[in-house]
Amino acid sequence: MQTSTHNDPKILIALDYADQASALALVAQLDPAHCRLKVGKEMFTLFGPEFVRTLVQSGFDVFLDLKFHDIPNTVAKAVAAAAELGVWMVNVHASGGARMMSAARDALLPYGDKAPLLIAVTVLTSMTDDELTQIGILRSPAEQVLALARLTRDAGLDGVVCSAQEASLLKAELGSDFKLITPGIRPAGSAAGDQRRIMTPEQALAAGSDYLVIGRPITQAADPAQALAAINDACNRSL
Ligand SMILES: O=C(O)c1cc(=O)[nH]c(=O)n1[C@@H]1O[C@H](COP(=O)(O)O)[C@@H](O)[C@H]1O
Repeated sequence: MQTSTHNDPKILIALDYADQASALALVAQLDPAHCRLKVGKEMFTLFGPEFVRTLVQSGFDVFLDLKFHDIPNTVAKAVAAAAELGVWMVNVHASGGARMMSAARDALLPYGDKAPLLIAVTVLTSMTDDELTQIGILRSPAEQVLALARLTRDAGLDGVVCSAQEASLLKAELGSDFKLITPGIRPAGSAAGDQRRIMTPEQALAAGSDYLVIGRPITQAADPAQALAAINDACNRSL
């Protein structure tokens, strides 16, 4: 039974496919009551806004994951364009700074309660301590995530993308209303791939994640619908 996730599905499936037919074949097996869909840079670059509209018209909440990072004016316009598509969530990079994030937030004001949730990426879940050092960030990943999450909250955004490993710290520091979206989720026994700071779905929810971004453990499974159902069941048991 997938009961407690019906009204607010926790799983955001990352549709990272190189062809539309494969993505739509997966979507045809899914129910908007049990999951939401994430469209990222690969599919948006290949298939554009029309693909996003198709998913929205099929009744799915869509997280448009384009991680905007540019000058404030450009990001504000991009975020407004995402709102026009009717997406449920859109994101920017927190490292674009407070002024960029405030401009994005202000661009959504005309959409009122139809505005997508506006989220900022903190430190990518694929990054290690050494990689942060290489780009001049001498703080630990957790310290950097917390600093960027504070900046995001102060700019009036709805939440952040972070690793579930940082979720309990952020909930304690920033409060329960500030949403945590956590990729890098791996059910026990599934391959980490390029992800580094990972957790299981149950651990992530227990740590305070509001939504779990899951790609390959579902999309590459022999039976993706069954893989989703198993993850939702495990999540429901842990809620
Ligand atoms: O913003 C994201 O969604 C994101 C942020 C991050 O820090 N790490 C991360 O993996 N993602 C996305 O989450 C998805 C994870 O997919 P899998 O690793 O296949 O589960 C990919 O689409 C990534 O682009």
